[in-house]
Amino acid sequence: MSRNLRALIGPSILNADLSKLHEESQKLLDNGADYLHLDVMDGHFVPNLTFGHPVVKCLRSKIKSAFFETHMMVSKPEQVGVAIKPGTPVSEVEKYISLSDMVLIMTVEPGFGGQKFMEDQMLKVKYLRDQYPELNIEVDGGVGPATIGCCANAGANMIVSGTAVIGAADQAETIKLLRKTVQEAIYKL
Ligand SMILES: O=C(CO)[C@H](O)[C@H](O)COP(=O)(O)O
Repeated sequence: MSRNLRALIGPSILNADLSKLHEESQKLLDNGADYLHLDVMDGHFVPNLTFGHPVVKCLRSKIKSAFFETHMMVSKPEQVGVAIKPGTPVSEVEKYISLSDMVLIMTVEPGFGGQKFMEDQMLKVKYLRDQYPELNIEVDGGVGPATIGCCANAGANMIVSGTAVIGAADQAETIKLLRKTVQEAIYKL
């Protein structure tokens, strides 16, 4: 069992009714969300983000993530994650792992919710989990009860889920199911 990994479920509020952001966010937290995922920028809007070690270092020193501050490692509030789109090889993100607290493997093309989960992206997750047993690995896109098993077995421990959680008849049960599936997989790592 991995000693430090936690199963964390972060509903994407991109899929919520944004005119009621406060209520929707509170409802998700009340229903057991560990954190809320907010897309600040997507590939559609920032197709060529220039990226490199200086950027990661700068983010690490300047950005405070509201999520991490309030919901995760309170003793270490400043956290930086690196995300890659489906077409980007995992080697691109690996360069930044020593400077990052989390890696996000996008499982759809960034832009909007409700897209089909790309199972082939699990190869990246599996590779990273094998190489970095304690790394926070997040997946985002098309993740719900039907696809959580793939994500969990590949080694993802942070789960962003939009449509499947926001639109669920029972949000609390859905969040619980996602977390349980991930927790059981982490236990076997
Ligand atoms: O980053 C995203 C898309 O760019 C979002 O997090 C998206 O809202 C996920 O939604 P779904 O679970 O419906 O795929």
